[in-house]
Amino acid sequence: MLFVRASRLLSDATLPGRWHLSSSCTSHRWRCGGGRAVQRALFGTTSHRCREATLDLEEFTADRIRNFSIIAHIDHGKSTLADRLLEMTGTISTRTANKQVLDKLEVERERGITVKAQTASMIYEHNGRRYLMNLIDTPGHVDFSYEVSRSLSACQGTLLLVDACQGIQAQTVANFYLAFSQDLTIIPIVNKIDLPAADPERIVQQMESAFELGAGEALMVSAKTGINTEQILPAIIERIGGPVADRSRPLKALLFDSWYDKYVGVVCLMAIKDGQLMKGDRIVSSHTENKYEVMEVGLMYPEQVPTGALYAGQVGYVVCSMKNAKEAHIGDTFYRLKQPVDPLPGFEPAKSMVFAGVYPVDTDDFSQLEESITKLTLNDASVNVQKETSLALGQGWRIGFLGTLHLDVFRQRLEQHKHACQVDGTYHLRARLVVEKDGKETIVRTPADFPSPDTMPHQRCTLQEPMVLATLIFPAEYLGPMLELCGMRRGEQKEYQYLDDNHVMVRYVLPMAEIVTDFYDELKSRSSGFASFDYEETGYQESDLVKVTGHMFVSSSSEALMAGGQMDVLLNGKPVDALATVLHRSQVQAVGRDWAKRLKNVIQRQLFEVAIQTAVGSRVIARESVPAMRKNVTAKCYGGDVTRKMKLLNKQREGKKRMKRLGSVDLPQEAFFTLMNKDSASTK
Ligand SMILES: Nc1nc2c(ncn2[C@@H]2O[C@H](COP(=O)(O)OP(=O)(O)OP(=O)(O)O)[C@@H](O)[C@H]2O)c(=O)[nH]1
Repeated sequence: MLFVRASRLLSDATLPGRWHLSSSCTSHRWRCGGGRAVQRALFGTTSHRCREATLDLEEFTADRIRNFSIIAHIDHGKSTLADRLLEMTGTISTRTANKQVLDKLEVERERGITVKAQTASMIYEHNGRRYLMNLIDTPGHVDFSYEVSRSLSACQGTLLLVDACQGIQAQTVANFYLAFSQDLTIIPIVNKIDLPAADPERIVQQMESAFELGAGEALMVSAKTGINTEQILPAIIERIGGPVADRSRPLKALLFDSWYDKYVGVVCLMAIKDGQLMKGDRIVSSHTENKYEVMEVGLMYPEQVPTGALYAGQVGYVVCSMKNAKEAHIGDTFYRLKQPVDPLPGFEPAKSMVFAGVYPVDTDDFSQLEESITKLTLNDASVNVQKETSLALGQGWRIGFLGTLHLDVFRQRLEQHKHACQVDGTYHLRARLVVEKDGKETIVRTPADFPSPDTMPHQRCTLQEPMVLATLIFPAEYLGPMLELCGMRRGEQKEYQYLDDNHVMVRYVLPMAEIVTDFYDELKSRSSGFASFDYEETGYQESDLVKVTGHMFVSSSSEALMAGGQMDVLLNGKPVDALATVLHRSQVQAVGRDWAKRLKNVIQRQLFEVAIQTAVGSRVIARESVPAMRKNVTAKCYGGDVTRKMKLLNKQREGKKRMKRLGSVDLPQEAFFTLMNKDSASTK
């Protein structure tokens, strides 16, 4: 118990990133000594300092190594199966109270999703030979498919896990294609066969029709109760081959993941393709040509255990003299000093698809918030940060994310740092502006980057938006509502297939802007929760995008216009540059009307009438008005003298006219955030 509590303490203390002492330390307490482990957990020293805990990996030649991953739809039991395999090989204890060893980030445990891929190694004996089994975990959510493909590149095979009740889901299909395109051996596994509603035969039939897998290939297991799980490791050894690797050749190591450890600096996960990597070696990055000294190498077992050396075919962590996480380029090849090799094909860097503004609520918090953002991004190279100054909101950052869940997770992690910050809900999708004349491309990250309508025709440029290939799987009775939804969201059908008698799979090309907001909620409500959905990016397509802006006028009457009555929406006296969005032309009317209504609700009544307009260029698309506050100026005027009353009313009228000319409407910052965050449906 003490141990679990201690490791929790540490997990809180070492955020962000991976914490090094999970409760699983109990498993190799025999190696480090229980007392020492508790001490480390309490006082924050990390496992790499546990020098006596070493393993010798020399005996594991390529034919005795298996690098594999588990891919599955969310909640199909990937983490439970990973824990079971670690338990079966004695890597973690069966008594370990806080399971899900691989889900190490606090948000992952809280939300039950995997964000960052993790790795854990096991040693397993089969037919009298010891094998080194490296399990490379993959995240479960669509936003992190970049992590999935990266992790798969270090594997030779994968376990494709499907829930025996739910059957194949969209994410199963998307992950299958990722694994298939990388030529991995796929072992189909039907999980949760212990549940009363399980129907494994139907699931096997689905797998056969969707993936053309052979009838006898699937294993039927229950990761939770352990039924048939003893068949899995032998199947991995027999069906998935060892890596192609040659120990006698010069070192060639692929960096496929990295994170920042506050004690040792950058920790890299590397797959050794050829040669061997020893403590004390001098290595060079092919990408930057920087030289490093290897301070420590080891195995994730399941946390860091030094081994002194890693050999061809193995996967392990490397601590070298790398101080800055930005130096660790995922997909980089490392070689030994003076023994250069041809670099392995790298990975495309992750592209931010959703941009959001982050501002401190209190400007005094700026530097603290900056520090936290820097810390969080050290462990998440896919986040893209740029400083930004908004006239209305002050200094802040424009941060690019892989998707909206990624944004949400980042926001939650910032909150765990106890920061009062505001993430403005007006996230914008990466649109692309291509100027035809010289083929130059500009990324439109905020509405401010959007070309003005006057310059567009002269420059002869096109606007493009990002597209996705979406996979939807649902019971056949929901076919109508599903096709209708995809049609409404500007989708183009690419594939249509029955998986079994009752389940349909459709694939659509859709604009990403249509799916990142409420598509998923709409899909779930139209299918009573039965539809599943996943997508992958498919590049850009030309699109009729326009910029919508919000304005306020003192009134729309000719009188006000004559008085030069146009005003911008002001936030604390400054124009609201952020009150604009980029949309497809077909949505402009609905969104413009919704915006005007919501603006009306947050603007306080003034002494003069305020007209709110949303416009595309100079064309007004919606209008609302906030009536003027009335003050009875004649209240104090008793008696029946009409001329006196008229005089007072005329004076008031004159005063209001002047105010219209000079007046400004202030919107408090909080109201602005409420306005923007209340409903993201219109802010794509
Ligand atoms: N009855 C039963 N429940 C299971 C089995 N395997 C997993 N579960 C349960 O299914 C739920 C989801 O399991 P996880 O292992 O967290 O699923 P996951 O695929 O790792 O989820 P993500 O990390 O979000 O992708 C948990 O409540 C598990 O206890 C099984 O074999 N039988």
